[in-house]
Amino acid sequence: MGQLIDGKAVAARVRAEVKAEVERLKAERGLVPGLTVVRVGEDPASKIYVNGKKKAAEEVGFNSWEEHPDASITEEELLSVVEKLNEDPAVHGILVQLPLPKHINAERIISAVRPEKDADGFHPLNAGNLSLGKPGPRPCTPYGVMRLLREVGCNPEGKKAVVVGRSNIVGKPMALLLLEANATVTLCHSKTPDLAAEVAQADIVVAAVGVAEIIKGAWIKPGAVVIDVGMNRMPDGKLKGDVEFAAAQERASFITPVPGGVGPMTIAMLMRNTLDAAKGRD
Ligand SMILES: NC(=O)C1=CN([C@@H]2O[C@H](COP(=O)(O)OP(=O)(O)OC[C@H]3O[C@@H](n4cnc5c(N)ncnc54)[C@H](OP(=O)(O)O)[C@@H]3O)[C@@H](O)[C@H]2O)C=CC1
Ligand SMILES: Nc1nc(=O)c2c([nH]1)NC[C@@H]1CN(c3ccc(C(=O)N[C@@H](CCC(=O)O)C(=O)O)cc3)C=[N+]21
Repeated sequence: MGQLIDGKAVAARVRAEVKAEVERLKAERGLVPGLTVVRVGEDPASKIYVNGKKKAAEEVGFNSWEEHPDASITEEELLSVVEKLNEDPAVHGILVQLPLPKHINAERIISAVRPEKDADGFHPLNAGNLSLGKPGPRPCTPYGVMRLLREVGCNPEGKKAVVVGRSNIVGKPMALLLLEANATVTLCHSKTPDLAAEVAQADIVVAAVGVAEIIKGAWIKPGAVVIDVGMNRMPDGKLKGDVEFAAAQERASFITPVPGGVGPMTIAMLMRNTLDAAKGRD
């Protein structure tokens, strides 16, 4: 039976590392990293995430702010909010919470964030740097997954990794990070004809689809490492992942739970990206 990967515990360790560096930065350079989250309108899921981020930012010793405009804000007005944060020297990291209301072009807003302050790693320049293997902020969720793999002693080099889901914020950057770590990567999506056959080949499976239990336990290759990014809210209010957990655990060597797996890592890596932005990258 596969061992649980305790994302909560690893995330706490990442935050402790960030906190120690923040203290050093304060002592040596009188610098306190600052993070602003922009949350447009009311979205219950976003609120949970933003609150988690605020708590983490406080814990590591950042200055943390929230901009919370009404859902009726225009695109131009939101652009000027971003512009103001771009110009604010106390703000080292900016995160514009997605999804944005439909009348706002999210791509335009993401592109307006100064790349050096892009705490999410979503700016086209940073996405380009990732694909070129150049340094820069990495999208927090896949970045957190890489850290989890390292924590359980799973080196992707030479392994076959299957990523299910190709979004710009999770699946695609996940595939690139695994490739950078020398895995042989297959990226699956809704047009993949035989998902079961692909998953069955994988030493590392990362599920980022958004469909509860779409990845069946019986597909998992014995001994595989299974990472479940999916967060699906059930009618009873409980969260479920994209993996059929109990059956997959029977076959996996390591597996992440939902909740308590990847989610807390996303927030921890956001702290890491903001700290690195404050330190200044070269
Ligand atoms: N834990 C965390 O920190 C985070 C969790 N999430 C969760 O991860 C999940 C994915 O999020 P996100 O990437 O934003 O989602 P998107 O909806 O943007 O992307 C979903 C992807 O899954 C693919 N897909 C959909 N149906 C199938 C199918 N039947 N078979 C194979 N592939 C399929 C889509 O394919 P196609 O491209 O062809 O449409 C798409 O590439 C969600 O549950 C989300 O809540 C997201 C961010 C952070
Ligand atoms: N610009 C932007 N950046 C993001 O990184 C971003 C975003 N927008 N929009 C939404 C998604 C989703 N996301 C989550 C992160 C952590 C948890 C998390 O901490 N989850 C807990 C459970 C929380 C609960 O119980 O509901 C866990 O998995 O243990 C959830 C969701 C970040 N996202």
